[in-house]
Amino acid sequence: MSKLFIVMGKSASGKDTIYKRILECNLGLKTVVTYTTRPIREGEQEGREYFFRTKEQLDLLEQSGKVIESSCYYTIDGPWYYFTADDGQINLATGDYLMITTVERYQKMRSYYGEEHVFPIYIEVEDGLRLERALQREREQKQPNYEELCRRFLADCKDFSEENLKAAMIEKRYQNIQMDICLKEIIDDIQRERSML
Ligand SMILES: Nc1ncnc2c1ncn2[C@@H]1O[C@H](COP(=O)(O)OP(=O)(O)OP(=O)(O)O)[C@@H](O)[C@H]1O
Repeated sequence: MSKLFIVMGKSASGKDTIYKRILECNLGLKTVVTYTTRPIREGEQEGREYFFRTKEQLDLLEQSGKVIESSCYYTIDGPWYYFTADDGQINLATGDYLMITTVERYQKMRSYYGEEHVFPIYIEVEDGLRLERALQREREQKQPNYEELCRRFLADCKDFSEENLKAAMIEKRYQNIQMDICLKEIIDDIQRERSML
């Protein structure tokens, strides 16, 4: 049975790093590029991290019924939309996929594709350590945006509340203290899930 493996976690929990490391394991998982209206960041590339679109382009896609799910974040720099489009990238008849998304969007994907096809990979890091990692990463940016870092850190408490995780039926947490240990646990679970009929 084909599956969508969905990586989730608070800001700076290590989602992106873990996602890349899973792909490096060459398990044959396909990737899905989602969309955003936020401005492109240093080092990002159109169609690699995201497809970067304007709000007007999102509206047009929505009008033509091409948006599977979307979410809006009210950032310091204005509203940023993140969405998945029905653009032919996901075909559960042809394989398994790896994606990164939020709990809210995970729930929408689960409703859209069916819970038996969607497997959560929820990454957790103790808040103090996570803030340290977030700050370190922000310092390395050309134009650090500490205000946005703080906004996201606080917003995470709400978005990833125990109540929301429970509602999304996310039970297992992968602790990202040491990357290699965390990664092994995830890979083992992906392989076990894929071996199930
Ligand atoms: N196990 C780890 N040990 C040390 N540093 C780590 C570990 N995992 C991730 N990091 C570092 O923490 C920072 C945040 O990781 P990453 O960018 O992957 O997080 P993210 O969850 O994708 O963040 P965001 O959602 O904010 O983009 C990065 O600088 C990364 O190198």
